[in-house]
Amino acid sequence: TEQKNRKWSLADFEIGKPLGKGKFGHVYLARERRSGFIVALKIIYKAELEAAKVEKQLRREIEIQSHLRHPHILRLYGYFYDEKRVYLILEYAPQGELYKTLRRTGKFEEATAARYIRQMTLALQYLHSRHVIHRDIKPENILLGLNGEAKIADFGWSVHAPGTRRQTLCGTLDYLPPEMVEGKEHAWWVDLWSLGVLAYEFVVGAPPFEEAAGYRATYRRIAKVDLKIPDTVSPDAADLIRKLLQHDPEKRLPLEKVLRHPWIRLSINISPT
Ligand SMILES: Clc1cnc2c(Nc3ccc(N4CCOCC4)cc3)nc(-c3cccnc3)cn12
Repeated sequence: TEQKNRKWSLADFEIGKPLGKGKFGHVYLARERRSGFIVALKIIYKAELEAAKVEKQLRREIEIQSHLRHPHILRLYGYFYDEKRVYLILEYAPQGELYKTLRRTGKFEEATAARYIRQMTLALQYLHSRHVIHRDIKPENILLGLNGEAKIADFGWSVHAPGTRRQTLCGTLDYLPPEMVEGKEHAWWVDLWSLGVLAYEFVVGAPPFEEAAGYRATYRRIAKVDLKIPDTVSPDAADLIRKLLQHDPEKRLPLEKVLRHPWIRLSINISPT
């Protein structure tokens, strides 16, 4: 039942096992006492938010994600807070983090990878139709639903288009497109670039511009689009990756064309494992 406007509190929930530790807090399995509805409760310490100066980002994340309804986007049902913590009431993703599956198997079979890319493309189409840019599409931000379907989570970096980044970039550069590492104005096409990086990482097992040498070396490889696709990757997959990892944003394959690409069409026939 849509109780979206009601005032939630911790007393409404029975806290279950910890699901994992996110950037700013822990996620627990929880059951809403009245309905028995299972959710994931993300508990974030305000002190940590203030220290990292990301309160505004969290407010935006809540504002954006709470209004989104899509099978490949993790639902945010509501939130509440007490003097020390903020609590996000999120959809429970029963098969956990896609990132862990990827690291365990090394890389995905191409049909599996294509199915996930198709699901992420559908989610991005929905976001862009709502003028939302995610800006942080990577395996760590994808969770797996009941039938192993991919769901974008963590809207911490999403903005209403067009955006310019005010927060300094932290964490991996690997997924950022040239215009973002160059701090230029960017729009929805940054997600097209990240979709290409995601496709590459799914079929190869590592991101395309990763540099052991570190930050500056990665930056240079991104800016030059220094892309080497191993010949273990099928021609169809390589073709889609090349069409997304274009330095010039206008040359990146639009989402509509991604859905019609031969590599993606391949994935429609294969039923989910
Ligand atoms: Cl938000 C949100 C909604 N659902 C989840 C979830 N679900 C989930 C399901 C199942 C398993 N297990 C499946 C059997 O093997 C053991 C793990 C883990 C997490 N995990 C996280 C999370 C966050 C950070 C680190 N690690 C996991 C956040 N979530």
